[in-house]
Amino acid sequence: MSLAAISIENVSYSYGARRALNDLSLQIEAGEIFVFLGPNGGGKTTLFRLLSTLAPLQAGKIDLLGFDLASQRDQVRRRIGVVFQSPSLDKKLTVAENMRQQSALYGLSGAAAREAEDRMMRRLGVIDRAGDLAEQLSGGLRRRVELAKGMIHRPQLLLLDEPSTGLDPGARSSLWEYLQRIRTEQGVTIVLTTHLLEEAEKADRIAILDEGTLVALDRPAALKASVGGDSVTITTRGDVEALAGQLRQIVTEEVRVMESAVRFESADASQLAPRIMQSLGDQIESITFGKPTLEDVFIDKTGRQYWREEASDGK
Ligand SMILES: Nc1ncnc2c1ncn2[C@@H]1O[C@H](COP(=O)(O)OP(=O)(O)OP(=O)(O)O)[C@@H](O)[C@H]1O
Repeated sequence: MSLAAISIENVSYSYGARRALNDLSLQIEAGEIFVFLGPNGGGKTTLFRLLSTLAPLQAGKIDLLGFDLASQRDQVRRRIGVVFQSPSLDKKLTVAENMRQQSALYGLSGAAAREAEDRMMRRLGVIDRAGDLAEQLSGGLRRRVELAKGMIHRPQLLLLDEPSTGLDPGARSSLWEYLQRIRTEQGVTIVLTTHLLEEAEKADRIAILDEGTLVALDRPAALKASVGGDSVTITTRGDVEALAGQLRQIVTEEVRVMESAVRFESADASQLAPRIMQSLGDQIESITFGKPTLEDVFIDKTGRQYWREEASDGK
């Protein structure tokens, strides 16, 4: 058995004529917290459905924990925990009853069941709410109970689809604390999907998916370092294309027109600023310098803005 917790080789997936995943290959190491990041439609949910054995493989090969996903589905299912995007708690049951349902599903009963339920409720910090109805909990606490449920059979691999959806920033950061605790205390490999850039920052490694294609794969810091230099964003009340044209006369870097701004990356942005202001000051509404972010990485790899018209959550 290799060290990789997940090995994905040349995986493609289509819905009729629509290609959702395009020849994806990558490996996720045991013990990693790994994030699949991408804008809506990137292919994250499709990949999640494949990894969690909900959708059959159409092309390519996936090994999970050393088992072949296509031919050893039952072995895989016993060893993974899955937390879906849509809430999975029975709101009319207490936290403890929800846990009991889950342990029964995995064939646990008696003292062994109680021990497993208590252990996970304690680990996820919800033991003091065991007697409360699920509907009485905040969104963040419910998500933690879902995590506790997903871990009850001691999986080696935990898959989470957009776990932060609907959580406020405080609950998000506490969720991450618990994920890190589970990884450290139980050595679990954690794989999650998100469209939130600031959430992906917390991962050990990130795979960026855009329109079903892997456009980048590395540690967050390495991805940002790959952009090179500072990013400069200039907005104008006038014509953004005209501004870009004039800017290209001044800088040698590649100037990109985003929806309502002009952007480029430069190793010596601070030197360029006075020249830009001198030549184009009357057209500039704002000029922003920043260290590269994951958003810059996405723009760099795809030439497109990360947040498009439906952009909302987390921004
Ligand atoms: N059941 C389906 N039938 C047809 N096309 C689908 C179906 N599910 C997804 N798609 C298409 O496949 C592509 C990838 O979708 P997917 O849901 O995997 O992306 P995603 O990154 O999870 O996006 P989102 O965050 O919006 O769910 C999109 O173009 C989407 O429209």
